Amino acid sequence: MTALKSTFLKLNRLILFLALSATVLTFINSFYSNYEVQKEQLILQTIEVNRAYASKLSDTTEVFIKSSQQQLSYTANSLYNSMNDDSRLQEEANRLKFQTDSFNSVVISDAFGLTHAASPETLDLVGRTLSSAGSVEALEEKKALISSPYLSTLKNLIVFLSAPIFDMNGSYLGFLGGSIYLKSPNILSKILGEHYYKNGSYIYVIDQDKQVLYHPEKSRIGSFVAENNGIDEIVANKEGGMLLTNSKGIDMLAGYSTIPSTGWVVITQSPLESTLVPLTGIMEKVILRTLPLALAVFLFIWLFARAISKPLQQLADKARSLDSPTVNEEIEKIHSWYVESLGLKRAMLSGVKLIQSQIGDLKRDAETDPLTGANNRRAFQFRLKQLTLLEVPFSILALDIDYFKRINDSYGHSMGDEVLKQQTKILNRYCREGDMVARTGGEEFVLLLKETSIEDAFLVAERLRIAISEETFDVVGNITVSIGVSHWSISKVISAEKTLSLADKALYQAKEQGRNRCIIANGPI
Ligand SMILES: Nc1nc2c(ncn2[C@@H]2O[C@H](COP(=O)(O)OP(=O)(O)OP(=O)(O)O)[C@@H](O)[C@H]2O)c(=O)[nH]1
Repeated sequence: MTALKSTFLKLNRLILFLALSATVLTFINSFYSNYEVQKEQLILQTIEVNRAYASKLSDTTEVFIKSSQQQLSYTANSLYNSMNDDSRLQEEANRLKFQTDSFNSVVISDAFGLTHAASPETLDLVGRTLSSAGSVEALEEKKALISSPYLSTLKNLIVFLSAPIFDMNGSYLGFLGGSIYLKSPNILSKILGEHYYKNGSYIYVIDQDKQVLYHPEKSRIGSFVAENNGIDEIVANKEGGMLLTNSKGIDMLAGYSTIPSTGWVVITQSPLESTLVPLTGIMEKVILRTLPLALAVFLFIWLFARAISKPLQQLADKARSLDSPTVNEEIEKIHSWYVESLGLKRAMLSGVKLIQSQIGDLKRDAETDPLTGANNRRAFQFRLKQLTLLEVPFSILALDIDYFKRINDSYGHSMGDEVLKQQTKILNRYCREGDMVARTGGEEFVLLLKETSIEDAFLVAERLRIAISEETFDVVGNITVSIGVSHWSISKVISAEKTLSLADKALYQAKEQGRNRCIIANGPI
């Protein structure tokens, strides 16, 4: 019983554990999926925003470069007949420098690289032959150029835009050049610096050699980008976005776009960490919205699981009291609402019926004489004990067929059996409710008469003796019986066993006195 109870408790806990773990797992799973989806959305969104930003800035820079080149070309075309007029050249250089704000400095050199005009004039380049990379390239190529970054004659890191000057016959006269000083405030920093925004995001520009042309950290300008796992892909593609780790080892969400005329790449990037900051708030909202549903689901699973276990528990309880006479009805009452428990209930009911009928058969077999169907000695003694314990008075008729041996001898043993059976039927006719007929020996029977006085018992014995003597038995004909009568009540000091032996004694006397008679036992009856 204890073992079953503890098993049931374990089952109950198991159900609770199952309900709880199913809910928690579902909750975690949904939270995790939600987190991952939101994170991916935020990342993709940020990369796209950065890409669009980089594209916009690259367009703006492209427009600026194109217009700067046009200004240089236009002015260069107007200088074909002024190459000997240094003051005119100086005027044009100043105009370009100060009107347009496109360049940090402007120079006009002849076909030999000798500088005729330079603005601002403080540069002190007039009269000097330029030998910087941009000047040399302009003299050699004799066409409109945008140089790679290089160190100028005055040791500035510059990008040099130039336009050739030709005379009417197409002879090369020199070039007009504008420099952008990468490390000083310049038009690039004006365009890009305006868009520098907070939360760790920043913009920078590199050329195809991965040299930094613009960066919010001035010290980085002119350096080459290394240890940046995405930079090769960025340089190779024209436009796009990606997650990369920058040179400081920080994960960045980058959008990039290439400026068509220069091949420079504008990169806008935001730290992954700051991008994901809003995720905490989002996930808090997700938890708050999901939690009530998760609790409801938990409650539902728990109650449902309890409802599943209830009929099992009740059936198990009944299985422990199968000997109860009302167990069948109790099992019938159990609400087995699903197929498996119904099957179990039906199996238990048929099992109980089978056990009960087998118990009934065994009980009958244990208490019945198989030949006559009368009770046997064991049942009779049990009944005696019952009545004495309950203090119910009774009388005993001990009955024996006279000369039964002769019947057997004359008609055979089986005919003797038939006589015993027929006689049992007669005895049963004298039984009332609570009385008992029992076969206590070969041809010895007893009749127990409940709440019957010795006088009444004697009258019954006489009537019985006469009835048997008047009965015609098959083949055998008439027989007689001798009967000894005794009585027990609580007022007597004798036991039930003694009462039986007194009846036997009286029977013996009846035999001795010639048989076919009834005798009341002597003694304290
Ligand atoms: N047919 C049959 N005979 C039985 C059975 N049990 C006992 N007997 C016989 O009953 C007979 C009893 O004989 P006895 O005890 O000598 O007594 P009796 O012949 O009846 O003579 P009295 O009792 O003295 O009148 C025996 O022959 C037993 O074999 C039984 O179950 N069936």
